[in-house]
Amino acid sequence: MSKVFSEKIKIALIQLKGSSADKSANLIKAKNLIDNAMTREPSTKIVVLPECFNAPYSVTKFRDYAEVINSEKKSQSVSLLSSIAARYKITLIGGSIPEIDLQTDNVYNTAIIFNENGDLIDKHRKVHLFDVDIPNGITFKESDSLSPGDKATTISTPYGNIGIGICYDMRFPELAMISARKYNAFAMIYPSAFNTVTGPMHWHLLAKARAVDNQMYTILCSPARDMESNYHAYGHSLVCDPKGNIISEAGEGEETIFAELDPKILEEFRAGIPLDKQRRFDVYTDVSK
Ligand SMILES: NC(=O)CCC(=O)C(=O)O
Repeated sequence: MSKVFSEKIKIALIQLKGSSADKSANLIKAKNLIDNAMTREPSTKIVVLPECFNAPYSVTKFRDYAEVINSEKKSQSVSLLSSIAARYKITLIGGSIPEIDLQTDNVYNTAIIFNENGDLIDKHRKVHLFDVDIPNGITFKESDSLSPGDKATTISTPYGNIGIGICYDMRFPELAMISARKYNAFAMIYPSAFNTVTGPMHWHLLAKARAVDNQMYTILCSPARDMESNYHAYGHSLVCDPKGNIISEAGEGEETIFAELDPKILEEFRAGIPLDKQRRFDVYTDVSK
């Protein structure tokens, strides 16, 4: 079983308005906002960017912006985020970016994750594609241009394990359960981009549900709302503690929020309500197996 952190750790969520057509400008904006965050709170250990932070969130655009992601030959985005992570010695959950696999020609919505040396330690390809059709609400079909990932992702950090999902992935409790139960993750981080239709309905509810189900921190990082873009992100990036309390939340505009993750809360709550010892695998299947 992996260790869980022993001291409070500070996390920063960068809610940036970055979905312009100019990828370089989006990347520079992300860099400047991380620089600002690290100047304001230099003890920050984990920084999170939103879903599709370097490109417009649009099924007709993903392929145009897609980069090859690997640690040997660094793409524009990987290169920049790697240098930021190394400079500040942080774990950087570099939001998600469109990725192309040149062997299959498939395009993915992929989260890229760096350690404090700037190494690309893992990537998570969005497993559940956002295909919805809500009458008088929103129609969106990521599968028109994206392929789904095929694995659950849990990363190892100096503070313990963290599960990673992307946005719509949070509606499927299994990924969080696998990270929490199989890998003892203390947090689930979802770079996200809910919208003004589904955000008010389910954003807070889903954060609380994943946190309480698994007795872990749930962290959602959204882009800022931009009413001039085609997709109106909900905003409201937040950190939910294992008890289901929202301990930090942004508004709708461009904003960086901070929170402290406290190991005591995790331990006390898991000890007080010992779900871990009370599961009934004689009645249902253990998803962590
Ligand atoms: N980018 C997304 O996956 C959006 C998910 C969403 O809005 C939802 O309601 O789920």
